[in-house]
Amino acid sequence: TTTLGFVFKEGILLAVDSRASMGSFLSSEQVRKVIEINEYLLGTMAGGAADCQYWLAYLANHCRTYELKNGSKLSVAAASKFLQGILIGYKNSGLSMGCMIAGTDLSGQHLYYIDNDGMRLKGDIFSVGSGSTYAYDMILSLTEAVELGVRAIYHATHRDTASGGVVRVYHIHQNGWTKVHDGIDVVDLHYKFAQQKGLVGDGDE
Ligand SMILES: C#CCCCC(=O)N[C@@H](Cc1ccccc1)C(=O)N[C@@H](CC(C)C)B(O)O
Repeated sequence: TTTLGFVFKEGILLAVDSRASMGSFLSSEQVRKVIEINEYLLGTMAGGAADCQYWLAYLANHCRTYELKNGSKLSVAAASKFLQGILIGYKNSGLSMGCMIAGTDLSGQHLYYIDNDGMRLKGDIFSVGSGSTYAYDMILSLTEAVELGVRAIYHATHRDTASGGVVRVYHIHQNGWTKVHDGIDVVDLHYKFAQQKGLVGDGDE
């Protein structure tokens, strides 16, 4: 299984595969690994098919019951906390589950990771399942990652009066770390990006 979830400008994206396997036997290519808990909550499945299916259905039931009793919806945090509580209760009993709970509530969009160890993390990007390392590879190449880092810091320095000067970039990898940029002047970046955006004129934009 490969499941991926990440926060981006317009909200949260979930992407998953559909294979179920048992050793080398492929038991299904049609699995729905994104569970539609309700119209504002989604869950992803990795690990034991039955474990994930059963407990995410149980979570969906809990969410609906809560809504009917209280006339309001569970937050993403609360729904993921409920699932974590179940998995902690069954810790070391053999459940195999690596799930994401993602959705929107009164405080916005949120993404959580929960697993059978009882771990629960809030985050901006998770990839879960046997194929997750390959998914992470695809997220950004080094060049794209550096470019994103530089642009993000430049953007902040352009808006935040307390940020400025030069951009320094480091890449952490298997052999330690490498200094990618020791100081790109944000003013130079401004004109570079302005030119790329086709903003002509005296550059005072
Ligand atoms: C259909 C069917 C049989 C499914 C058996 C079954 O749970 N396979 C598991 C792998 C596994 C896990 C724990 C024990 C044994 C076998 C599987 O395919 N998991 C995928 C996700 C689920 C939701 C489909 B993925 O994580 O690879």
